[in-house]
Amino acid sequence: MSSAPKIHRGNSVPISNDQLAALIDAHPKPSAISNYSYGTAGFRYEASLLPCVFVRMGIFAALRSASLGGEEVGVMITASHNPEPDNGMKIADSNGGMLDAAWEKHAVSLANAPTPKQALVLIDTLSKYALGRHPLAQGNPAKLPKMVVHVGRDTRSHSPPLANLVIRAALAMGATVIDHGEVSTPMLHHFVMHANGHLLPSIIPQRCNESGYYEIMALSYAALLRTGKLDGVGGKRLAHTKELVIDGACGIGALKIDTFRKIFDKLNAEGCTYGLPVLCTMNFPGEGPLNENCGAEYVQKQQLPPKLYSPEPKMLGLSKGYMTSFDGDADRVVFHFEDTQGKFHLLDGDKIAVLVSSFIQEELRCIDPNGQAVKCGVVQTAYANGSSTLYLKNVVKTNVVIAKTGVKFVHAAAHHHFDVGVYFEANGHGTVLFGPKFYDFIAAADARLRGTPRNNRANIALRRLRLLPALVNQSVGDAMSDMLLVDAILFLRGWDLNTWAQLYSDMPTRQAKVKVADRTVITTNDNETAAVSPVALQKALQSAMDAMAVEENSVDGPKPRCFVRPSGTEDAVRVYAEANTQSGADSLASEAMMLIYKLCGGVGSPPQPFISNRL
Ligand SMILES: CC(=O)N[C@H]1[C@@H](OP(=O)(O)O)O[C@H](CO)[C@@H](O)[C@@H]1O
Ligand SMILES: [Mg+2]
Repeated sequence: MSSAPKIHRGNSVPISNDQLAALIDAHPKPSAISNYSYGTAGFRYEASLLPCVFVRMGIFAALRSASLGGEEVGVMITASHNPEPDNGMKIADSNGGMLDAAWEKHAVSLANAPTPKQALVLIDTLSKYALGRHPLAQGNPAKLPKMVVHVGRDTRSHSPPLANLVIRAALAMGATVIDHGEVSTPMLHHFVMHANGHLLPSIIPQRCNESGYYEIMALSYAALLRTGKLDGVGGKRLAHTKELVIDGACGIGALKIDTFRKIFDKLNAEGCTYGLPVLCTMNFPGEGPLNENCGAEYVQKQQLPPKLYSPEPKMLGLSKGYMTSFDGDADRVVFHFEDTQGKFHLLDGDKIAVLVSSFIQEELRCIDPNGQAVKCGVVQTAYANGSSTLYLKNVVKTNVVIAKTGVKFVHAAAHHHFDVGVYFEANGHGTVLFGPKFYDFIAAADARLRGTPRNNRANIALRRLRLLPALVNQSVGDAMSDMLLVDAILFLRGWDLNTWAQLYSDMPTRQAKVKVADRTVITTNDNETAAVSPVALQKALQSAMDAMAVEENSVDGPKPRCFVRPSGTEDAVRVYAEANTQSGADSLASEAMMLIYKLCGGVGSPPQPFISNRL
């Protein structure tokens, strides 16, 4: 089911400068790279360009752990939704979240040091800064501090050799390395968060390894389903929500979700009566190319069902049922289904944010009818569909904050603004963060409701809310955890995907990418809704939006919207357009693509405009 991690003990004496220089020199900076950047989600490049970064980041991760007094940190080797030839790394800080912003700058400086000698100077400064005393290198006779680095990797063929570079470098620094082998990104973050138990809220049982991860999630999910029998509202599985088909993007998620399938099959065989679904996993690694024509990125961006590479017998005839798609490192999930007319419906991160935030607010109100005790809210990005933002504000009546694209920004905003902060990027990447006031609220409710009938609504709500921090991965968005959460909410409400889809209609959208010589010529405002440079670009985009608003006569409803920004994970400029009609969104996107091509140094032949073929 899950294998134990391999624990490697590092050098017991400080490494000499010569040894350190030799380690770095063995993997010099490739000439194709002028500057490595730590994009939206870490370093991400074509795999052959990465060994230089990986050695240096092995050293860096050890230093980061030392700087935190030996708290454990993590390195995840993955390029997520990118194509198979790319790879990358994300560094997890000791709280399980993204690397601290100040240290991100140090990581970039170290990755870009032009020579081993300059890298050594940086390492020396960092280690003095980290420890407030002697540097770690230079054969310093002082005792080495505690350093622990967790390493995980996705299923790409070049991930094992790249992981070995990180491991060797961290060991050379004297760190202990806990090698988890193939795991999803959110699992690695979860292990790190749980390894530093003193940072974990007491409501969450501490489990530092893979079997503990499954145990916490499967048990809290099952316990949440069990509460469905009590409130007389939901707790029913409609025929086609009994089986859940998972498109694993031919990546790690398929392997890992299969463990839940085994756990649920066993419970079902033992006669469990509270509605566990049958999980049917498709698109395992090796069955098709990673992320290609399948997985969350493809499904969400193309708004099309995934290609199913798995052999027919595994499909159990369920391909038209209730279905989810993960991305290549299983930190994103979207849901989709075909209706009886064969029309494809996508339930993206925005729909998940609506479902989850309304559920949590409803449960909170069963205990606190005024909804005053805990501040709830949703963090979205500029990519959130305009209809979802309106629905959240007007129907769910929750607070909405728009943050920059990327988990490091949305996570920080959720943490900063709310006691219960739901964040989801439209692409399905997100989670729910519970803050100290939420835990105080649960403790106070517990004391107040003690002795009241077990099955009154407030008690049921309390039981449900108490399970959420363990079910919902508190470190980062997690496709498996989010899938179980959404499934449980649908079950408790007695909903199918269609009921959920009908909550509001998405505005038609179009997304595209344009290749330019240097995408950094485009800069944006704080929440990326407008380009700041080149100035002519935003002016022209604004005119296009205004013209579309007139054409669509959108007086009362949401206005057409279009923005562009350089991708932080791919060498391209992203275009987003939404309007009241598909042809409006297509025409805005086409115009934006052409403007980028002309004003920002487009390469290759001019982009082809979209021809609307869908209403
Ligand atoms: C439009 C879009 O989907 N952007 C994605 C993508 O970032 P870009 O900077 O847009 O390439 O990858 C990020 C990491 O997975 C994810 O956080 C983000 O939402
Ligand atoms: Mg991902």
